[in-house]
Amino acid sequence: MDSNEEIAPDVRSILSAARDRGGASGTVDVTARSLSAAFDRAERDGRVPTITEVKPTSPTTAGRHDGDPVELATAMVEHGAAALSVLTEPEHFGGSPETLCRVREAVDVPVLRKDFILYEEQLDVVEADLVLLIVRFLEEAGTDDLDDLIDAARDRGFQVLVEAHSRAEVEAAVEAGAEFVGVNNRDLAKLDVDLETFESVAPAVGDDVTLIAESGIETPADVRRMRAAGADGLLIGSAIMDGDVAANTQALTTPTETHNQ
Ligand SMILES: O=C(O)c1ccccc1NCC(=O)[C@H](O)[C@H](O)COP(=O)(O)O
Repeated sequence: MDSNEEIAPDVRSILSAARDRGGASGTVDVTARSLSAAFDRAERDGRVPTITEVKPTSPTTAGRHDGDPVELATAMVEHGAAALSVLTEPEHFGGSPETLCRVREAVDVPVLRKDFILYEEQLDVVEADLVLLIVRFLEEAGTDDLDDLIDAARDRGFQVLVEAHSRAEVEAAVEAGAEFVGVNNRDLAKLDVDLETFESVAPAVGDDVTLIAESGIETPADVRRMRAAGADGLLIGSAIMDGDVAANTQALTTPTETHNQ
């Protein structure tokens, strides 16, 4: 996203809530489960390395999924998820740190804390195996710097997934030392989703970075498309949460040629 571009009102509201949310007073010390090892295990088993997201709702979701997050997460892992993403943002995504804790206790795969972290003390709200840092949001005035937050997260034992939406943002992520870079197909200025985003950005990324395609992946054909464009892994929320979570996870993590959609 062009940093001068207007951000969608929903996203402004997400940012404003993130600025108001406090942190924690202590400092967490995490023993993280390795995302690289989880992706390797999935590849060896013939599954597409996929982070599936426990996403109760969002600004672009109609209604709310009321299933028990632990049951949903367990079904995802049993049916092929290499790792999980759990929303902890309460106001716009219906998440909570407590939900993440319960899910992480119930599974043995890495769990990403999906939130909009702007300040170091917000890292200490809950333990997770990875935290998400969004380049665009950390370019906003008054937030902590991406580089400093990466260091602070790693000092606490977290792995870090840095999210970008454009070549310039990917370059910023790589320059800051990101090992895991997520390219979000969702444009936070308009909230449109376009899988071409990943296709246009991926060729600029070196092999030393684990590249994850995020958002808008709905069908086995989309999975194959993102993999063909160079995705080492995928992050999928809505298409897993809508309907039968177990069947959706199975279909999207093992997309055989017979899945022609
Ligand atoms: O999902 C939204 O509506 C949304 C709106 C505003 C900012 C961020 C948003 N989503 C964050 C995400 O990164 C997605 O939850 C994640 O990539 C999964 O996307 P999807 O598979 O399309 O549900």
